[in-house]
Amino acid sequence: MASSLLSLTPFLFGRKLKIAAKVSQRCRDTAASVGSTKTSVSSAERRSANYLPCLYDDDLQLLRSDFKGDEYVRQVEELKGRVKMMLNNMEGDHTLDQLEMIDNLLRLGVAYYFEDDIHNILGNIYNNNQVKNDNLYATALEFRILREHGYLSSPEVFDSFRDKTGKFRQSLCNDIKAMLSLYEASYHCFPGESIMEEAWNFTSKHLGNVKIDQVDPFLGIQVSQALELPLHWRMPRLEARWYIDLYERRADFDPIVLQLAKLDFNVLQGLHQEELKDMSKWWKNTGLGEKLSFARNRLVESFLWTVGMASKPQFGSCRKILTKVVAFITVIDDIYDVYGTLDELELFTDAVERWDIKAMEQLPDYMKICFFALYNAVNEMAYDILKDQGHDVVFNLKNAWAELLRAYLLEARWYHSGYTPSFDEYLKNAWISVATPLMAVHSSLFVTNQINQKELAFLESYPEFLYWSALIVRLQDDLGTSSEELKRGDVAKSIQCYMHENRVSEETGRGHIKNLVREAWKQLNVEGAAASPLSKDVSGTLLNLVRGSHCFYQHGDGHGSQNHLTKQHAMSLLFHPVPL
Ligand SMILES: CC(C)=CCC/C(C)=C/COP(=O)(O)OP(=O)(O)O
Ligand SMILES: [Mg+2]
Repeated sequence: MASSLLSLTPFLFGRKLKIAAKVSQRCRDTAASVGSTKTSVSSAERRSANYLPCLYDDDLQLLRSDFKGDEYVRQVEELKGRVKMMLNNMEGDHTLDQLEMIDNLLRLGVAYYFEDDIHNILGNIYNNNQVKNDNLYATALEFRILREHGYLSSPEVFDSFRDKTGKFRQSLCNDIKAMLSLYEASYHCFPGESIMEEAWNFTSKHLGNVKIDQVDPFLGIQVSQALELPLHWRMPRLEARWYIDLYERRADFDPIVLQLAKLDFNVLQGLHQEELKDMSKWWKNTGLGEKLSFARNRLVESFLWTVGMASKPQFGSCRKILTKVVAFITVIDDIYDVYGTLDELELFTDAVERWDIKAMEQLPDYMKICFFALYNAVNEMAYDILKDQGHDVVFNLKNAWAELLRAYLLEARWYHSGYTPSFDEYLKNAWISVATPLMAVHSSLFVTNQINQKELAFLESYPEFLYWSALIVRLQDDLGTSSEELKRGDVAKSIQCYMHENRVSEETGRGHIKNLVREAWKQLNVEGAAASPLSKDVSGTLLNLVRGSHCFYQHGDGHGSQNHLTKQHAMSLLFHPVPL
């Protein structure tokens, strides 16, 4: 594993090309042709993915949150004050109580109000090493929360729970609460930490055998959820909505904390709804949904990604910018993957590289409208930064788009020549074609209203943190979407490239990709803990994008196909308030 992982680093690619013998069977379909094209391709020659239309169009402008106005802001402020007092004034030997409270605040989505208090408390715990080391549950909870906040707690804290051979003691298996705590902690592993790897093997095996209906329901639900997706990989906003319901069912829930979590969720949802309505108007005005009817029309899903990435109130303009970016990515990806001819794709890539409105003349009509919309949107973003901050970022934005389109174009060339790349060759391109670097540049520019030139230059140098984030998004996307893509004859993705190169079954291929995701997370954990020019806001946004990819692609293509799970998530995060 170590050597195959090493070969995945961005700097060590470059295996020789292998040309696949056969052009794969392509599904050709009659798609509605959009306007005339200079290359006069008949509609019968174009492909279609037969995407379903948008699910939400009619409802959006009707959204009205009941949780608006000063009265709710006042109530949230009052509750915040009371929770802050509780957090800071715990009596007696209170380390575990404080850790549990911090855990609850994090999971309920309201920890952002108490960041300074939490850091003070954790700093104190880290320096004084206060948890008693005969309690595995508490030790693992402390380890996890410290690592989540950048404190380098050592796996040696688990030594006293292991026998002479280094194995975790079998007697621990009966303590499900402790096992769950250790399991969640094990996802904060750095590469080479064999104790944490052992912890993961030990707890996943034993938690997998737990008869969920025979344990305390509060614990049983958490075990099932954790085995499906560990806490560290879950999208925080989704976790907050889920945990509010669960927390309320606890015998010892705190009514003030619960009230704050519910009210804050609903107030923030009201804000998100206004942004969504604005974005929906913007999208309708571009006309792209209608004009490019072959492409995915996924404005709500695009917005949902951004709520997953940055849900806090102060990130509203960043959410709007990123929504535009994801909506464009979705349409342009379909032009490259499905609808466009290779000649047209070369022209579109060239037009974006030149960033010249004259370059539009060479494009077929359906591309003209897309290019013009992109050109205007990107220039408007750059204009706002020039106006407000005096920095010219047109080149940075255009360059990030051109990089993405060059990666799309290479995939299209492979597709049109029937070429299956080697696994490494595929990944070398695919971590860029999954658009995470593009999203990262936009996050850096728009997460605050003050450009951080050092951070931007760092991201543009494609650091490891960005690479590992993008790699996971790519692998999750492939795990979720490639079955559908394969059916319609799209270009080979990571699973197929691996199967092709190693002559293995799809099951083995998928298993390999899932292992890589775990290994890449270890790298991401260590990169996240290292000193870096990335601000916490930007690295947090990127980590949440990775978490979003787990959520969107866990059970198939949650972005493209009208997956009922994504609809459920959209309903619970964007449309339905939490009952008070
Ligand atoms: C980075 C973010 C937020 C991406 C949003 C999701 C998206 C537009 C994926 C591209 O679709 P795809 O599954 O068809 O991608 P590809 O064709 O590259 O596999
Ligand atoms: Mg695609």
